[in-house]
Amino acid sequence: MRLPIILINYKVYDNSFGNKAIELAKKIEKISREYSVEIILAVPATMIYRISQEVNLPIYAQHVDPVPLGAHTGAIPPELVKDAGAKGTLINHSEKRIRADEIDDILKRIRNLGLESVLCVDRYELVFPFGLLKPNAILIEPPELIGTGISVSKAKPEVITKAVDEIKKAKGVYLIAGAGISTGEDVFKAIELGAQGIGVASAVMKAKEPEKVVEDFVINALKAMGKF
Ligand SMILES: O=C[C@H](O)COP(=O)(O)O
Repeated sequence: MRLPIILINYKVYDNSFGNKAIELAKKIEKISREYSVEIILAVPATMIYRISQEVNLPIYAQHVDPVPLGAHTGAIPPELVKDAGAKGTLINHSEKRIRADEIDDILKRIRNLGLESVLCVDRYELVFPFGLLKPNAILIEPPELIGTGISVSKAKPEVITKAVDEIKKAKGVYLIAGAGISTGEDVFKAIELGAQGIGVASAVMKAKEPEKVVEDFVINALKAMGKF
């Protein structure tokens, strides 16, 4: 992973699949090249193969099922997303929780497959204990702000600063902040508060011109890190 971490979660909007999803990925790839910034796309499982064939960006799954290979109809365990072309996966997103006792095992399995992991938490108290499980990064998102357009950076800056204090104790795990991030200023603030990147969905996926939003976010992330 390279800093700043910009993670765009496609979720399942009407442009998250099919050709629209690929067109968007290509526009984002252009920005990634232009600014030499890594942009992670967490895409629906059905799109991992197609998008990873079309663009040179780290493609993540949005979730993997913590079940072993075998008789589990409909399940998508980590081996399958790797085979489809994923470089990593989100785990335990607020919209797709897994049980706390499954997290350690699934992270080990993801790591053994050579995949990256971004583990989501909803409060700073979980950052240190989950950080000890050594995901590549923790994404902290107060669930009540997700999709609201009211950013964690502005509405709950203390969530970021406390999470930053906690992640330092875990050592070697990045901290990303998300929920409601809508403007370049939100991105700048999140990084200024100590996050090493941002996670975003609706501000990009619902935008008329998503590439402009992504470019603005990238510029602000670079500025906040003193790289622009
Ligand atoms: O994974 C990303 C988040 O859930 C953020 O969603 P949002 O940007 O729509 O608030």
